[in-house]
Amino acid sequence: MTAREVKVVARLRPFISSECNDDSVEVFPRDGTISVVNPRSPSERFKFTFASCYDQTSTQEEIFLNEVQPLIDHVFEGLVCTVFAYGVTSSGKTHTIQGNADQPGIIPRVVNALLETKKSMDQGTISFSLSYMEIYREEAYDLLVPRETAFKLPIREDPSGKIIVANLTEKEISSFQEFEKLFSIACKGRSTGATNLNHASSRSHAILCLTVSRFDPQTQKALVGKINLVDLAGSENNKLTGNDPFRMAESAAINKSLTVLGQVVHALNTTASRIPYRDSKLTRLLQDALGGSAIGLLICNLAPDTRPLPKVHFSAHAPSALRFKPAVLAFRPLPGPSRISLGGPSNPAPAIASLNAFGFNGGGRHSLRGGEEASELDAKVQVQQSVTDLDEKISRAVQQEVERRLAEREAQERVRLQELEQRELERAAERRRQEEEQRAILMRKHDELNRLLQKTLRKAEKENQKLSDGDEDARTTLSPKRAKKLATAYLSLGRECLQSNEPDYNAALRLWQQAETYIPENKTLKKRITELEIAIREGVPYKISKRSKRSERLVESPVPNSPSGSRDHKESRRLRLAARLSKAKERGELDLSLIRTPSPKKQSKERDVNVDSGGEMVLSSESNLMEI
Ligand SMILES: Nc1ncnc2c1ncn2[C@@H]1O[C@H](COP(=O)(O)OP(=O)(O)OP(=O)(O)O)[C@@H](O)[C@H]1O
Repeated sequence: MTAREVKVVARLRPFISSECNDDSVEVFPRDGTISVVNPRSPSERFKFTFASCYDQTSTQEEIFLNEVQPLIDHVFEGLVCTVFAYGVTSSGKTHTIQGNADQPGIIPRVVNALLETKKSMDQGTISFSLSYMEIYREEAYDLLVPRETAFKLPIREDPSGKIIVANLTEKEISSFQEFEKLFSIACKGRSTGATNLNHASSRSHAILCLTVSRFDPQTQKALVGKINLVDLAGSENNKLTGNDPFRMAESAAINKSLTVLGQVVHALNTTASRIPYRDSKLTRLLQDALGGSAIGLLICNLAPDTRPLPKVHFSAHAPSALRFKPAVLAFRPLPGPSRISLGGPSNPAPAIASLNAFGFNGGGRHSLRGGEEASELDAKVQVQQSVTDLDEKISRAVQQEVERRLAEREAQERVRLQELEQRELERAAERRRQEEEQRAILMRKHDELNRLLQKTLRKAEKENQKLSDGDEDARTTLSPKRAKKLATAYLSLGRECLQSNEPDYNAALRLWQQAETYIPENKTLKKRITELEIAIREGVPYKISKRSKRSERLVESPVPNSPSGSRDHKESRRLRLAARLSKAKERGELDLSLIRTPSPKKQSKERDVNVDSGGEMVLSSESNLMEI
């Protein structure tokens, strides 16, 4: 086999129930040809030539030993080998690549062969790893992670220009049991994922990659070989796609990737100057496995009947079916070539479609055997050409329809988004309008309160003035309630002056000084006034603290030392203390010096209780601070 060539072989699967047993497809393994009835003219037949052909009696073992086993040595030499299973749905791709418990296919046989080969070589220098992914609608998904976390994997180009799937899981395997466990879970996930994601396993390409890393002690070189085993999506005729745009898009993606694969294989086998790897994700990803020193094998699976099987789309193999029997995998001598027996007429269109995809022209003119000419030319090339043309036309029409519907959907989506945006703008405008309204109401209330405050203040001032005219100490004779009201009003106005957009420190200072005349002993106010004076003098900003709840409470507390402030409370306290004092005196326990000069420690606690010169108890005003 020369490098770059992709070997193409054909395998016809046996009839299965519900198919008519006919001779519409005939296989001639000796001369490597397949003869197919022209669906439009049953008396005519097309002939195709392959590197090898396998009839309905062929076994899994035969396919493996003849076609795949020779690749194993190349993998250990550090080469990349790829086996593709191609064909319409139900043509036997999965059977060939994967197989089942009784008839294990290429995948378990390759794993077994790798492990067997390792046993015969230096143990410590070889390791195997496995990755398994699915390409669905031109997107890659990891099959070795749970389906819930199997998101689209980014496909990137590394600095050397090689296409890689980022974050693809790669697991080491050292025994067949380990592989079987991983593979079984992956297949189960693929089948569940197929149902959940509404796509069938037969509508995606599954690529299992086994990497062999080896250190060759003789050459002192590390070798990395690979074998990709690919179960391609079914190459259905577009006519079966129906009217569902999703299915049409899916079908278009499959068609595109398979057409490009066909073109790549054809270009490689005719040593064309341009190989269209970049035209699909599948061929881009497998670029290093097609061409160059890589070795490719394409198994064209053929169904003997034209009518599609009544197969449920989402029927990936059940995991239980993937318990490969070790005995079945054991190497056995290859049986001799078998004879073919087909019978009964049928429509062979799927078989022809499969063969056409790889550049076959009736009579094997473009044989994939390195340009070898077929011995026999089929007279009905024209008919086949028209089938090909028809398929191409349908494919183009489907593509156009898909594009039209996607564009339509996009346009609808754009309109929907515009409407949403418009609604959002309207909502925002309404919110702004309501906020404005609310602000206007608050401003009105604020102005109203301000007016009331000013009015109260003016009235109080007048009253105060009247009192002052008659008596210099009139202010101190104000009722505590009135004094508190006035002080609060001045404080609020002062605060307003400080908090306005253009703070007026001098006005605020004047107002606070006014307030002080009503609460002369309020230390906090004194402190604030001093701070404000410093700020004015130094020309620095003055930051006013927020009024705390406690301060509000304090503002509401009785004004200190006012003649009538909380008289009842003071009186009852005085009486209680006098009673306690006289009792203590009676008992001879009273030490008046303790009361008059409390210890420094206790001073702060007891400072609000004093005894006047007449032995009377009075409350100090110091604790009743009004906060500003
Ligand atoms: N060589 C064969 N011998 C016996 N049975 C076969 C053979 N090839 C295929 N079959 C059977 O035919 C049926 C369809 O095969 P299979 O599922 O492998 O087709 P497929 O091409 O992979 O389909 P899909 O594209 O839907 O995945 C299965 O029941 C399978 O067991």
